[in-house]
Amino acid sequence: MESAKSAQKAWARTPLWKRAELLHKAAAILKEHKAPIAECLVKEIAKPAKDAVSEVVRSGDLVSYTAEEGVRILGEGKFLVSDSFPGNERTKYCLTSKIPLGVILAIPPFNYPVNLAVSKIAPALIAGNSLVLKPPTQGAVSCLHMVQCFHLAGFPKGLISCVTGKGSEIGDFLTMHPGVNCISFTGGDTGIAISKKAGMLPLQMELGGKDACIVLEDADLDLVAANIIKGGFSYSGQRCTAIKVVLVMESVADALVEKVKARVAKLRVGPPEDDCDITPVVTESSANFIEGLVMDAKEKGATFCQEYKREGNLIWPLLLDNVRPDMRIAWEEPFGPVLPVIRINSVEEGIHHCNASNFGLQGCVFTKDINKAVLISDAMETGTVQINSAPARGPDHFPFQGLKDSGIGSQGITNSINMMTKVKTTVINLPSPSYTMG
Ligand SMILES: NC(=O)C1=CN([C@@H]2O[C@H](COP(=O)(O)OP(=O)(O)OC[C@H]3O[C@@H](n4cnc5c(N)ncnc54)[C@H](OP(=O)(O)O)[C@@H]3O)[C@@H](O)[C@H]2O)C=CC1
Ligand SMILES: O=C(O)[C@H](O)COP(=O)(O)O
Repeated sequence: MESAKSAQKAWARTPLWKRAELLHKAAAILKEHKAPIAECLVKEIAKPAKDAVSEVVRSGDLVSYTAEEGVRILGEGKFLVSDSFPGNERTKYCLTSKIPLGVILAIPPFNYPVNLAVSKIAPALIAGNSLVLKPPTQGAVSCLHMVQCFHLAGFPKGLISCVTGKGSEIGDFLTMHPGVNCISFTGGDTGIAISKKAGMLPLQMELGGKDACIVLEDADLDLVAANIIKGGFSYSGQRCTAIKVVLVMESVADALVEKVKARVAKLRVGPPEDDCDITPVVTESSANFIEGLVMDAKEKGATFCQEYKREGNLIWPLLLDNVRPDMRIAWEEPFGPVLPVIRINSVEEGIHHCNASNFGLQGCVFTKDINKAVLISDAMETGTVQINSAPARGPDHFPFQGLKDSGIGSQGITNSINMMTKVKTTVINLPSPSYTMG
């Protein structure tokens, strides 16, 4: 914490173009090291091999984009004159600029240990902050490799520290440390507890989701089925933006379920090294939790479209039809390859289910009627609604935010840079009014 504090003072005096130059260098090194870092992701968190490489490449691109965006938005300030406010002459010139917050504590989750770490590191650095990164325990080795790329790029010593350790053991020390000036956290309910303990700090919280997929009668069902597979089952459903409940109009439900079933049958289940679609979930306790949701749905009469199968942490993809609101899986996020389908008789019923959730991350709606889609988007209480595509955070420069228990603040490159700065004002007071004559 102390080295982060002193390194930040020097870093804030480093010209913006130079900070950007170093970030571009780090981005290039990160991409050069994509193979060993991706290998760590495969081994540590069972991310399918191709997705692991994409995560690293996407992260390099994110760092470069942040450098460019930072140069633009941090290079500009505001100039205000006093006579625009009633009762004032033009005697005051107000200059505003964006200044760093200080030490940023960055805590990413296991599912994108590299990408969700750099989405905090790069904006923090371009804005002149220093970083203490607490990587997820599963994903820590990948994070350390990634941080090494920043060190190889030549960032000053102490500016980026990676502190490994279990969140349950070192979390409180870090989040309640007086040297921290901002916390950027992505993860589960832990974020809610951190928000309560953190005190008067700027917080960026990206938490869980129960993203709903509303399917109307006129939707292109092949498109919907393809998106349900991608949105519900990629990385075995371990994405905050995964489709976590399908709300389909009864009249097209049979047809949609058949189409999704056919595609589920084609998913390859097995080790991440073989680039299988469905790989073991991250921990045994996670697998047990998922199983608990499945058993609850079974007891309460859900229709199993496939046989439930589990070997250790590997859970076969499962579509549960005829799920009802009294089942846990209707509301809780499995963070695994199990997807509930609720049949609805009106659009309002779908919107009601979506809005009754304590989460409000993303959602999606499938229809050919763009006017209806916009009305539904406006009615859904979520940070983002995707029309005719599955929920997704990317591209990484898009704003990304959750309502209700899904978060505080907004991410995305531009929003993160702004969030990791504060406004500083200098007012020049003139002895007598001065009007620019042109
Ligand atoms: N909205 C979003 O963008 C995203 C949300 N999520 C959500 O995250 C959850 C799954 O991810 P998961 O990694 O298990 O989430 P967790 O909340 O368990 O962990 C997230 C991070 O917090 C750390 N942590 C744990 N306890 C503490 C503590 N007391 N103080 C400080 N840090 C702590 C973890 O470290 P350690 O690993 O050592 O426990 C990890 O680095 C799901 O609910 C999912 O929806 C996930 C990704 C993105
Ligand atoms: O952590 C997550 O799950 C992400 O923020 C989702 O990112 P993605 O939509 O790009 O997979």
